[in-house]
Amino acid sequence: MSARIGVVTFPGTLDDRDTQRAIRVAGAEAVPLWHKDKSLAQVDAVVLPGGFSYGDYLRAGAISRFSPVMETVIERARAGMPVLGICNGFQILTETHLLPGAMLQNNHRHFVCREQKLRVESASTPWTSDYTAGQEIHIPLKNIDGRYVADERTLDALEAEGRVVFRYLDVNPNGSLRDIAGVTNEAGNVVGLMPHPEHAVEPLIGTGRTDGLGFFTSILKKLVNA
Ligand SMILES: NC(=O)CC[C@H](N)C(=O)O
Repeated sequence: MSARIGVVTFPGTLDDRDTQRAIRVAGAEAVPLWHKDKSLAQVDAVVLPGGFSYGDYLRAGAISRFSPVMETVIERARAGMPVLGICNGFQILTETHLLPGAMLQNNHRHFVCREQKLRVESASTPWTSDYTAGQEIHIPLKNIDGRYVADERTLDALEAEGRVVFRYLDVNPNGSLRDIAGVTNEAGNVVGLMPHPEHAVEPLIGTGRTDGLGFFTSILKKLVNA
C-alpha cells in the first residue's frame, strides 16, 4: 500500500519542493496541494512547509490560516489526520489554534540561518516514531519569527503531558521559552517545529546529514501499518 502525503503550497511558500522530495526519498507518494484547493485529493497526511506564505503580512501564518485548503486541513486534523508544520507551517498551525502558543520575532531581532542541534523529546508522535526519546539530531534552522511563547500554564501542561516534541540544545537561537523547538496537540497527530527536517535527508546535499529523514520514514510506517 502506498502512503499519500499532501504538501500545501501557498503564495510565498519556499520549501514545498524539498518537502515533496523528502517524502519521496522516504518512499511515500508526495501529493502537491494548492492553497485554493478545498479537497485534499484523498491524502493520508499533510505537511505545511516553510516559507513566507502571503509575505508574512500581518503576522507569519495569519493570512494562510484562512485559505480554503486550511478549512479542510483543520477539519481532518481534528478528526485525527497526521499534520506536520515546518517553520512557516508551524506558524500557520499556531494561528489556526491546532497547536498552542504563538511565534514572536527572534529575541535578537535578526534572521537566523544555522545548523541547529535538537533533542527529540517525544518519539510518540506519528512524525517522530523512528527516533528515540532523548536522541540528539542536527537539522537546519532559518527564520526570523522563531521565538515560541505561551503562558506559564500552557507550558506546564505541555511538559506534564509530554507534548514538547523538540528542544533546542547548546544554543537557544531565538529566545523560545523553555528552549521549545516543537510541540504536538493533545491527540498527538499534529506536530509543528521551527527547524527544517526536509533539508537534511540526503548525504550529498547540504551538510550531508540525514537526521531529518526520520520524520518522513516515521509517517510512512504509520500510514502503511494503519
Ligand atoms: N523558513 C521559513 O519557513 C521562514 C519562516 C518565517 N516566515 C520566518 O521568517 O520566521
